[in-house]
Formats: sequence, structure tokens, C-alpha cells
Amino acid sequence: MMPPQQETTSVTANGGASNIMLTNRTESVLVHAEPPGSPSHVSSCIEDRIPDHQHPTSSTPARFSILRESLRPVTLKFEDVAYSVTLRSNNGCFAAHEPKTTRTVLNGVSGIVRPGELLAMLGPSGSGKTTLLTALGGRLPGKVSGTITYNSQPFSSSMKRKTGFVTQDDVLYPHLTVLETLTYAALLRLPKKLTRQDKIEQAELIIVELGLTRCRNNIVGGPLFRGVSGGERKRISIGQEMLVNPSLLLLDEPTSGLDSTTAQRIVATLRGLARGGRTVVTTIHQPSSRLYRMFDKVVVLSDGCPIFSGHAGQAMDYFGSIGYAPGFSFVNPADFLLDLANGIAPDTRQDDPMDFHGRVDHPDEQNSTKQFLVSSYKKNICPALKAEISQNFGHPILPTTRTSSPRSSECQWTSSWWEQFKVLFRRGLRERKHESYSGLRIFQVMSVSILSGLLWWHSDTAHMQDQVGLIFFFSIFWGFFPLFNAIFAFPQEQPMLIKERSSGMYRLSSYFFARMAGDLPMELVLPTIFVTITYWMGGLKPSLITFALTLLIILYNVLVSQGLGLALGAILMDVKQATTLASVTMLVFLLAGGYYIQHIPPFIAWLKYVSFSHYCYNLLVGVQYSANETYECGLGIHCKVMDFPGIKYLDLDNKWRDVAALTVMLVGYRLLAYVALRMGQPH
Ligand SMILES: Nc1ncnc2c1ncn2[C@@H]1O[C@H](COP(=O)(O)OP(=O)(O)OP(=O)(O)O)[C@@H](O)[C@H]1O
Repeated sequence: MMPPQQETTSVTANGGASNIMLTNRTESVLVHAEPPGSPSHVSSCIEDRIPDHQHPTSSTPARFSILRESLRPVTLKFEDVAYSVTLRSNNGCFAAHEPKTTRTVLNGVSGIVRPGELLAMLGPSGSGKTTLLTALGGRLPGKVSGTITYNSQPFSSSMKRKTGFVTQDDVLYPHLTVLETLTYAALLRLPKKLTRQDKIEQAELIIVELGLTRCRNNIVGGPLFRGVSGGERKRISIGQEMLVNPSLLLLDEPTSGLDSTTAQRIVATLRGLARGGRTVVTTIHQPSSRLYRMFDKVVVLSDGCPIFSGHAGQAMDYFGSIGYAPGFSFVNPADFLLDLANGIAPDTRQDDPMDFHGRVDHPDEQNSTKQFLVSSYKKNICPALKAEISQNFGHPILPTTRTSSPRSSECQWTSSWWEQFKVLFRRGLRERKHESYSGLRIFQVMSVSILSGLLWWHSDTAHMQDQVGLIFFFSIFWGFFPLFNAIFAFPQEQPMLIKERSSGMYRLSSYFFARMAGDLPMELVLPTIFVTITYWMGGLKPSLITFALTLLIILYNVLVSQGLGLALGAILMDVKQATTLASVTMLVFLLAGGYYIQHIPPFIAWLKYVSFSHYCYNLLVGVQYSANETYECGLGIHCKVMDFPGIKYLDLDNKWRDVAALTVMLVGYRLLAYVALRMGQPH
């Protein structure tokens, strides 16, 4: 096999022409140049199956040179990487007294991947592949010991921008189409030097390259409704990362759950990307022998310890040299390596090589095999590997620390705050229009408004109790409704937020304001319809000014309660906990709002001051009735409205205090939500 480094050189010698977004003709030609039967030849055959019109043009437009320039070859080295987690006991109140146990997830893993190479991490489930990949992507929380360097430098914000990370679970917006998903990602992630049109074209190129043309206008779909297929979802996720032309691409199980042809196509694409000068690292579960042959390098993990790290083509020879040659001639190297990582040695004495059970039921034997393989790795592979790693091309190897200066984070953003806000706002509207403008929600509000209008049909001051009840109902209903709608916002979007924030797609503040602004139209339209219907049907004072003020106060109340919902959701990040707390809160507000109980004991009277419904109720009563207004309190007897028991104990002279209290809550709850989000998300 041609050494991958040489291929890289030839790619770069092409004047960087192949470093366009994704595989172009130049890269394909390079792949074709390999001898038949070589791993590259396999991938080129797959490339050949992509219809000609689906290939991106061989000459990428000159304006994309910015992207070509952004590709900086990255040599990734990792040496003696170790990671432990502290396991917490789950025995409830006794947990505090139990000693904490530490589990070693990674132990002394080393390797080196150069630009142009595709490295696969193999190992049984739970062997530490994802953990290692996460560490290489600079995303592992806690202390990672050992050294991980990128061109001999530690992880930095600039490296973060050059790194694409495809997680195992596809985190995508279910209601967006494939084209929308990639276009919004392009608008958010591509440099400001590119025009909007360029960015859209870039998304189109990715769609063509990944063979997503046929489903470009299909919605992505989610657990509750069908969208694109699993393989297409995976390709969208890869496409989102490929958009920024990352120099280092890390993928966690990009082929899991896919048929072998689709898996092969994806790995062929990854190999093509690597050949374009990128460094590609992927974890993979059970690759076929055809897939295995596409890898340049492999790291094989067994219980977090490496048993092999080096060129994929040399793995079988290495294990043969230490006494573990496969017992029969046709074997999938990946299966063989996985067996070894599980401590299952090939048994040449076995009459039936398919008798798997005969080989697995010996835990002691398995453990001793694993120990032998780990110690052989330390003896035979480690010294040469470390010598290779220490060839540092003139750069010192620095310990693994994350650097992020304010200046570098300032440079991080590819577009202005306002641009990000606009894109996120539009994306939010598109994604949530189904939910916000759903027939069910409109039916809910319309039916309640007509029902309440009928129940309070033309109530007048002769039925003071009822009329005040309607006013109080406004303050409670339009506190309750937006609160519960807003609670879902952040917990629901948390996976997207974590993914997009850790890839530095946008500022948290632009996302935060876009999310709130996106919710506004529906949050304000529905109460307006509701109040209009109920107000006129219910027979409140038919003055336009009073109606306008009533509506204004209710809309203000909506915004305040929405803020509380956002804050609860952002603090708890759990819909169940947040809704439980919100129902208790709303019950307290209902009782302490001023309508049901007038004589709240002094030690608990403060409750009404934290209730936005109380201030809203105060203001609504204040605009509805004037000081001298009377109502019929007995046969032919007229009493002052202000003396009515439900109103008498309200403090109606301090309207500006009520407005100020609501304003403090309006801003305060949102501030709280933002701080909670900030603290909970990667920076
Ligand atoms: N934060 C953590 N707390 C507890 N255990 C952890 C933590 N992180 C990793 N582990 C454990 O470390 C081991 C390695 O996990 P990892 O996800 O890296 O494995 P994997 O090889 O990627 O597995 P799979 O192929 O099933 O995805 C697992 O047993 C996992 O339970």
C-alpha cells in the first residue's frame, strides 16, 4: 500500500486545488491513481457510482478560496492519554457515607495521525473509544492526563474552529428540510468574507457531494414523525461539520445502524476527505473487511488500554508475530482484532472455527490474554510509537491545557451578532411554526375564550363578584399559559445548544434573544384574540381606551410569565421538574393574587409581592373602574366599587409601583435564564 503521507504530499503539491470543500474531481483522480485492489481503489469504485451530474464541479469557484485557505494540515499526536471518572453510588441517603470509586476509562493510549490519514478506533463496547475521541476533540470535562497536541500545540480556540465533531447521536432540528438544515448551518458557520449566496451554494455543494440531492427538500424528521432515513440523517450530520472545511474531522460511530453499502459510502467519503489534506479520526463498531481496508491507521482498545496503534495493514502481521495469527485463512481483520480486544484468542486447535461459544466462556483466560496483549503493546509498539511522536518538527510538545484568550474568542465568530440573530430567528420560526401555529393550540385558546365569554356573558356591575372574577381570570390564565409554554424551550433545545455551542457556531446571547423573539408573535397573538373575544362577550366596560389598556397589561403579564418559564426551564433543564415547580408557583400566585383571600396573615403576606398575577390584577382593576364608580350592592342601594370586598384591599393608588414591579420581573427572569444557560453550556 502506498504510504498515506506520500499521497498527502501529492495532494498538497496540487497547489491546494483539491482542498476545496469535499471531494472534487482532483481528489477523485488521486484516489483513482491507486492500484486496483488497494483500499483507495475500493473507495474510487464507490465514487464512480455517484452519477456524473452529482459530482461537484472540478473547478470550485474562486470565491471559495477563503475556504481552501482555511484548511491547515493538522498532525494530531496523543501520548499516554489517561482518564478516570469518579463513580457516584446510587444508594440514596447512604451514598454520602460510601467511599467514592474511581474508574479508569483510558489508560496510556498513544497514537499519531497526519493530514491525509484516516484513523479508526476499534474496540468492544465500553472500551473507551468515544471517551478518547472526545478527549481528542478537546471536549472531555475534567482532567485528561498525558499530552494531546495539534501541530505540536495544545488545544486552542483556533483549533476548535478547525475541528469538526460528529457525535454518535444525530442532533438535528426535526422540522427543517435537509436543505434548510445545511443552509442555516452554512449561514452560521462560514466566514463573513463569503456572501450569503456563496454560503447557500456551499450548502448545495455538500448536498450533492453527500448524495442527498434526492431528499434535499424532505424534512429531517424525529422520533414521533418520519423524515429522512438513518443513513441520510448521518450524512446530514457529517455535512454540517464538513461545511466549515475542518482540518481535523472527528466522528463517533458514523456508520452505526447503517447497511453495509451506505456505511461503505460514508467511509469512502471520509477517506476522500482525508486525501484532500484533512486529518480524520473515527470510532467504528464492527467494520466489514472492505471498510477495514479503507483505514490508514487503527487504534485498538481493550478496557481502555491500547493493544495496537499503528498502520491498519500491519495489525494482523503484528499479532501474528506475538503468537496470535488467525486460525483460518479468510478472516475479517476487524472481527479478529475485536475478538482479541475481548481477550478471545484464535484457537487453531479448534476443529470448528465457528464454535464461538467454546472460545468465550473462560473469563480468566480472557483476562490473561488481554494482559498479555497490553504488555506486548507496551514492549513492542510503544517505544517506536513514542519515538515517532517525539519527532516534533521543531515544535515543543506542550502539556494538554486549553487556551482561550479574550482576543481569540473575539475572533471566533464568523458573522456579526446581528447576522447570527437574524439567522437563528428565522431558523427558530421555521422550526417552531408547526408547534406555535398548530391547530390544536389555536383550538385550545379559541374554545376557552368562547367558553369564558359565554360564562361571563354580558356581566355587569350588578354582578360585581362575577365581573371582578373575570378580571382575575385574565391575570391567572395569561400567567399560566405562557409560563408552561416557555418551560419547554431550553430543556428541549439543550442537545442542539450543547452541540452548536461546542462547535462555536454562534454567541449564546444571539441564540437567546432569537429564541425569545421567535416565541413572541404567537405568545402575543393568542392572548390578543382571547382577550378581544372574552372582553366583549363578557361585557366589561365597552370603552376602547379601557380595552386597549386591559390588553396592554395582559400582554405585559404574558411576557413576564414567559420570562419565569424560561428561567425555570434554563435553571432546571428538566421539563418534569420545571413543570412541577411551575404548577406549585402558579397555585401560590392564584391564592395570593388578591381575589380569593383578602386577609393573608402578615408572615406570609410577602407571597403576593412576588406574584406577577397580583400586580397584573391590581392594574386591570385600576383601569377598569374609576374611584367614584358605583355598583348595585342591594335592592336600589348603590355602593362604591372601591369598597367592594374583592377590590377594597387592593392598593390601587400605586399603579406605577405595579408597573415597576412587573418590569423588574420582566428583565430579571430573563437575566436569570441567560445566566443559568451560560453556566450550563460550554463556552
Ligand atoms: N462520565 C462517566 N461516568 C461514568 N462512566 C463513564 C463516564 N465516561 C465514560 N464512562 C465509562 O467508560 C467506559 C467507556 O465509555 P465509552 O463511551 O468511551 O465507550 P465506547 O468504547 O465508546 O463504547 P460504545 O462502543 O458502546 O459507544 C464505559 O464503560 C462508560 O460507562
